[in-house]
Amino acid sequence: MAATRHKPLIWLPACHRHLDLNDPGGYSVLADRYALAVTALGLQPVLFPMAEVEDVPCLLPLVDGVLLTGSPSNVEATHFGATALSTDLLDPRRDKLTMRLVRESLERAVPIFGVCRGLQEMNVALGGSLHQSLHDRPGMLDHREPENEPLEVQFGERHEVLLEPGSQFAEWAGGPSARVNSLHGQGINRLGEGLRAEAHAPDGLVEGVRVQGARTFAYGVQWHPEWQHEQHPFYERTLRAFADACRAHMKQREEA
Ligand SMILES: N[C@@H](CCC(=O)NCCCC(=O)O)C(=O)O
Repeated sequence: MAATRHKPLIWLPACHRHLDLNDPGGYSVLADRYALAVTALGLQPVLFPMAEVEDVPCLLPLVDGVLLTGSPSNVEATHFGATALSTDLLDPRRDKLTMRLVRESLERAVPIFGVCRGLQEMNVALGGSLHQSLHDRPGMLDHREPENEPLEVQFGERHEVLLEPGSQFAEWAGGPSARVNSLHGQGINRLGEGLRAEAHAPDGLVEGVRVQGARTFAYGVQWHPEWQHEQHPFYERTLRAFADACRAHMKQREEA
């Protein structure tokens, strides 16, 4: 008898980190915050540790959605034709994997949602570029979290985003603007091909994008909707829309 799957599987690419533990080789990590949000939506998070670019065509057909999480590491500037800063914490394995994963998810109409670094990866994978240090740019807000404060403060609402009228973002927010958290130093400079900017910070930074012409859910946000999403209707509605698209994808696969 064939086994029945009850939950859509969501691929969350791991981050490679050198943790303060005894193995100098490092660790593949996923913050529980993302895995818990995915689970609360009735989806099953899956990790493919050490997955390489070449594995994407085999692994992607096994899942119903891709969630590109945030990470303290920066997208390496060489991916958008610039030089990495000497202060950059990097994750070349994840960069390499997600560049392909973004393009292939869109080609295969697998729902994709980019959060923070994930939004930046979507932008770079589609040929866009990033500002490397927003806080050093005149006229820009400091979008970084207050590092030495408790997590509640770091993830607290920090600024408004202005939402394009008629966009899904405006619908999820129930109005033309919303307040969001902010924990990043990089940010979108040149917009990637096919991306439409639908949410902006007060300093003009692109904070929410939709992939135009995508055949499924394909959005990225610079803020963190996974943080206490149950208490934040805008975050919750955004995540639920992603989950609905993943469920629709699973249904299609089962019927195929
Ligand atoms: N390093 C990049 C991306 C920032 C980012 O994703 N922050 C999230 C940190 C918390 C987490 O791990 O989820 C930048 O600074 O722009």
